[in-house]
Amino acid sequence: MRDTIFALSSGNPPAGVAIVRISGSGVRFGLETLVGQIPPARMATFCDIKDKNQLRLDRGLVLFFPAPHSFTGEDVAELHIHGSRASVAAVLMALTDLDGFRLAEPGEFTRQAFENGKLDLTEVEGLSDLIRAETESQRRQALLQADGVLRSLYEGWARRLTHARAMIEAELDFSDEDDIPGSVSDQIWKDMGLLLAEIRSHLECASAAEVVRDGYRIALIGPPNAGKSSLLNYLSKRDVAIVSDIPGTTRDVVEVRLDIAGYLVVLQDTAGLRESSDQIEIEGIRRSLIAAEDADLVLELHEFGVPGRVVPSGVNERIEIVTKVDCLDEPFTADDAAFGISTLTGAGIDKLLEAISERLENLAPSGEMGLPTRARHVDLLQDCVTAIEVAMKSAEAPIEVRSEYLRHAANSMGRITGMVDVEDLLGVVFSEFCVGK
Ligand SMILES: Nc1nc2c(ncn2[C@@H]2O[C@H](COP(=O)(O)OP(=O)(O)OP(=O)(O)O)[C@@H](O)[C@H]2O)c(=O)[nH]1
Ligand SMILES: [K+]
Ligand SMILES: [Mg+2]
Repeated sequence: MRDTIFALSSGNPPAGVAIVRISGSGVRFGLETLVGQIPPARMATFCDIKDKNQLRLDRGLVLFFPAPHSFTGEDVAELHIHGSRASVAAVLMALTDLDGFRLAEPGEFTRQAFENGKLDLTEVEGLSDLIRAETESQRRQALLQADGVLRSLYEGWARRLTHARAMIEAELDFSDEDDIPGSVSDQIWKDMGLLLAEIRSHLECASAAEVVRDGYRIALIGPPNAGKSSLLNYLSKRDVAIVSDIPGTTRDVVEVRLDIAGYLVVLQDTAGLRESSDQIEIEGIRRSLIAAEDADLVLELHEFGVPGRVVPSGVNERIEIVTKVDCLDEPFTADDAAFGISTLTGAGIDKLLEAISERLENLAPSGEMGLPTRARHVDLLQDCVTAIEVAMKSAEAPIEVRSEYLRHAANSMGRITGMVDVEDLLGVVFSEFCVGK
């Protein structure tokens, strides 16, 4: 018999309420022992919670979700207790004392749900992203995926591939008879052509989805004393990086995570670019250049009249910014550069943030579309595209061979949702979870 698992599923104590979740075939026994009854299904019931020696530990709401109508698909119970360290520890200890009960591994409840067919792998990943979501765009994207938007898209595509193979094989079986019209075959390859176009346009959105999930990288680049660290501190509203009037203050890349317009932005402050003979500064500058290359957007900062050293080619987008405009005798005008800012007075920073927000909002297609959010999805979709392309191009090949390519394509699709052969992937997918989920 499998172990019955339990864990604190709510956040770290102390808190107003803590939720201890239990899942597995021992749940009824556990409830009888700890609360002296099995509460009616899905009805919050106020109970005393006792250990197996009838010592009262706490009182709280108890919920029972009989299998299979539960998150994991097993019998599940939730104990809503007081959220103190001591209450939680006492209840967890009482559960440990029950035969066949043990603390859940990270992600183990979700793994039971996957194994019982409650969730597919993309929904599992969506749930993991939802639990970690820091910004509105991450929450929206993760919720769509947890709700099964990608699952139904990929399952629909897999069904079309399977249908095409079934038609091809039917044609094969009846190939000596005259009554199989050639148009069936035409129809199949026409649909495969449409499918290919759909998967390709879905893949085009992958980088937008990745930016939403992992953050939009902005690097602050420019000569020493341009005011890069001052801008980082201003935008993060914290004293993160050292600011001084000594050129060459920043050596390491300093990174902060910001929420701009509901998007996660990873903002990087870097060492000022200049010729140097100092080994540490040279290394810092090397890191600045790497940050510039890896960034989605580079902010090129320089004081008025000081040329901003040009960022190396290969950088996607850049915005030139004149800093310390409070020091100018004449008011800064748009003719001088697109943006003029002062971290002393705050001038121009709203306008800069607006420009960044606009770029972020243009990233992702609007609407309730599911996007491929992980390299795993992209790799398998690309395998699928290649297999369909080969099947379509091999018009001269025996029909069995073409059908085999389509089987390969359907297989790749099935690996995304976890319908086929994914034992090797499970460790990776579930390792993202915390205990209690
Ligand atoms: N008046 C004025 N001074 C500023 C402004 N921004 C930065 N400074 C000053 O300029 C000097 C350099 O600022 P930093 O933020 O350290 O410049 P940096 O680009 O990070 O310099 P390095 O790390 O050495 O490359 C400091 O003395 C800041 O106080 C501004 O908007 N107005
Ligand atoms: K400085
Ligand atoms: Mg600095």
